[in-house]
Amino acid sequence: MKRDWIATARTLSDALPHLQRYDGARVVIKFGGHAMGDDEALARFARDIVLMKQCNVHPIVVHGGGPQIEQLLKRLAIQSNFVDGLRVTDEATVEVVEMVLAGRINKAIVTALNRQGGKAVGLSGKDADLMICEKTMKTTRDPESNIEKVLDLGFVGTPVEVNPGLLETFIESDYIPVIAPVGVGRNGETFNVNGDTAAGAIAGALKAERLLLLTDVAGVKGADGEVMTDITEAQAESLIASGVISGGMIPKCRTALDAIAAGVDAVVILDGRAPHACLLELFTSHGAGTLIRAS
Ligand SMILES: Nc1ncnc2c1ncn2[C@@H]1O[C@H](COP(=O)(O)OP(=O)(O)O)[C@@H](O)[C@H]1O
Ligand SMILES: CC(=O)N[C@@H](CCC(=O)OP(=O)(O)O)C(=O)O
Repeated sequence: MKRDWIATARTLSDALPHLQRYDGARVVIKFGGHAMGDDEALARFARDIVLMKQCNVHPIVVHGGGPQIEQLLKRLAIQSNFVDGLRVTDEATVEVVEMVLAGRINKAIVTALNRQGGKAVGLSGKDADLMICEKTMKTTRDPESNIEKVLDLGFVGTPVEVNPGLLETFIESDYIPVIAPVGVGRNGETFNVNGDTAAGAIAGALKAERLLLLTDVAGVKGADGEVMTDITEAQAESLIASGVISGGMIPKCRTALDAIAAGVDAVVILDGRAPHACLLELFTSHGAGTLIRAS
């Protein structure tokens, strides 16, 4: 523990200009299910988030929990399928999703933050109508007949209105909001929202200075397999078009581009399992991961 602090202090000795730059800034942090790791990794993440708040940088945590939802669905013998990275969510599944995300995971993160001296408050998109959603519509074109079909993903939601008033209250106080990506429909339905999408929508509504998407790779890799430190919107589009960015990295980059269009200064995709990933990104000159900014 002592060694850990000495290393952090050395890093932080270079941090003053960065601390000044982010003084009072809003930083939305998406903590993915794969990035969460074990209890020790969660405690390390929590320590860094609390330190950030103590430095007057305002963290807003939006979490995922895909692997943890998967575990409980398996135990309950409920089958689950994905379309374009989104979980097809029937009535039984959405009940489990809300239980896992707004229950177990949300409270585990809140508890970890509070054990490190923070004042964390757990919310979902239902609280104070934070994230109002509509059913996500996906279409696919049959290659033979060229007819467009609508795919029914069930209770998968797209945020259409974010009401950040409650978050503003927390941001201006000592509280750290921790948000589960569960949205509410205009008729009170429960919607399952992809964690990256939820984080992007919230960051956009808050006009956050930074959106940090924590995942299980060091950043966005280019055609040569090396992590790129910096890409523009145009480069991200071209890497998606050429297939270099694929799978789960596509919705992450799309979220980044949408968030920038909504007014977020820049988005960083980085490895949430790496020690002090968030602090290194914000408070050092070399940063961490891949920074995506407007072209
Ligand atoms: N160009 C790329 N650079 C980095 N990762 C990529 C790239 N293309 C595809 N990926 C994949 O995207 C994954 C991250 O997406 P995902 O598994 O959905 O993350 P999370 O569960 O953290 O939301 C990486 O583990 C990697 O396998
Ligand atoms: C619609 C949809 O797919 N929702 C996600 C919500 C959790 C999530 O996004 O978790 P990660 O960030 O850990 O992947 C799901 O059901 O898995």
